[in-house]
Amino acid sequence: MSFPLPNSQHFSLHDYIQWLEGIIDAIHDGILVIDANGIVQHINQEYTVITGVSKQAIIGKPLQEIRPGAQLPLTLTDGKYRSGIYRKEGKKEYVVDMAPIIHRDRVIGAVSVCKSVSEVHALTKELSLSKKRVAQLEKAVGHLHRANYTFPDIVGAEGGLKKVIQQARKIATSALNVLITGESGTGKELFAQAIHQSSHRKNAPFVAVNCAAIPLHLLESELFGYEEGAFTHSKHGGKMGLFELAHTGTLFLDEIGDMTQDLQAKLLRVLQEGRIRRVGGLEEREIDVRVIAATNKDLQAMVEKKRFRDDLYYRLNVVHLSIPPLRQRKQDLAAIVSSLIRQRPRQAHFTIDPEAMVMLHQYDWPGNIRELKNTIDYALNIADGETITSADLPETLRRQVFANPAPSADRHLKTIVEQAEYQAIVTVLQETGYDGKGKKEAAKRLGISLATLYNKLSYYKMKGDF
Ligand SMILES: Nc1ncnc2c1ncn2[C@@H]1O[C@H](COP(=O)(O)OP(=O)(O)OP(=O)(O)O)[C@@H](O)[C@H]1O
Repeated sequence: MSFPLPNSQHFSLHDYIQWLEGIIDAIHDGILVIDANGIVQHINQEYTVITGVSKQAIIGKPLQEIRPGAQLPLTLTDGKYRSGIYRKEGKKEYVVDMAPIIHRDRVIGAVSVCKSVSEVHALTKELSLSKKRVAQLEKAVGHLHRANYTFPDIVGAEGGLKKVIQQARKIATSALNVLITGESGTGKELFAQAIHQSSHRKNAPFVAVNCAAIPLHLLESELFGYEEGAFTHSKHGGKMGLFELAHTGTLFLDEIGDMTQDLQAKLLRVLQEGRIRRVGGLEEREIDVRVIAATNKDLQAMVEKKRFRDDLYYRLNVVHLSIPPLRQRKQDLAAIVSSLIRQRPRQAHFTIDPEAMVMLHQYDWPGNIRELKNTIDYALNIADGETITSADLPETLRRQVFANPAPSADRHLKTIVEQAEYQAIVTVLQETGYDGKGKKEAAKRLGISLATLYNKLSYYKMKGDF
């Protein structure tokens, strides 16, 4: 064996021994060496720390004399390795490994390597505390990053969402990336959660990030994490990014159209290579994440205008789910409204009257289901009784319904006449009120009997598709 000796020409045997002693002293375990006669030749500083025996007390003396019961001399006779031998001297407890020193097939000494048990105990305790803490944090993170919705929670499976739900169910179990497009509030995140919950990743995190809500200069470090010192005010120890957090699960990138070109390039690299590098770091980490992206922008048009990378677009757009706006699937309105009412524990038994329902049909719903949800919440809160009436609907909605009845693609004369009639009835009712007295007055003004008015209202309630 050869050692790298500094300036070996001027290196005496004494220097050489000191060099080796320096190495042995640097070891964090206690080391004791005896010669073939059982005389202690060397101990390192850690040996003194662990056993409490000083160099002066032991060097040059027979080990057996100073440490009665020591097993190291046995190693001299049988040449065997021993490990994990427990020793206790006073209050000091330690575990020892022993090995013979063999030269030309002869045992010329033995070495014992010891570790303090109290240190092992302390480390074990620390490790088990850390493990508990990690488990607690994992649970907390799991709760934060969990998908709550499944396909049965999506209302419209038998109506306007039939096709898109079927398509989503089909690809849920695959590993394919998905692009979900649709206006704001149409349920893009709901679909993403349902896909995650139907996949084999359902017990892993579902991490949602709104790319438009995070300042552009922070988005990269949020997604990929950063190393300590990556920039001023970076956290001690660095920070894990959302990709790492979503490892083995799903990352939902909402408003992907708002990502800068620079970040688009980095995202593409991650999707291609399945590895991320934290900002300011060198190490690459493997990640297994399914990406579901969503946007309410026309991403294809952005690609054509070179505002969105085409290669990234094709990577994300492996499966494309297009969620129609609520105004194009008003047949789902009644079911969504009743589902929204049922979700309110204290008001789950409330109903909605026909006029109010007709008015919901008339409205255009630019904010889609989110707006409908807010509308129903509002109405439930201000309703006097247990029935939502049109008077409980937000003023802005009512005003818009009267000002711009929703355009209809249906140009049949019967439909146009019915729409006009319906508009006339609702307009008068707005002025007279929807209670019994108001309806009586409305019938009078419209020149019809009260019974005809009631008949027409129940007809339009049943029809409910203007
Ligand atoms: N078909 C549906 N059935 C039941 N609830 C729905 C449906 N679609 C949407 N919702 C509810 O409407 C709200 C808005 O949905 P979501 O956040 O998924 O929309 P989004 O398209 O992701 O919106 P944005 O683009 O603004 O992020 C949520 O509370 C969601 O649960």
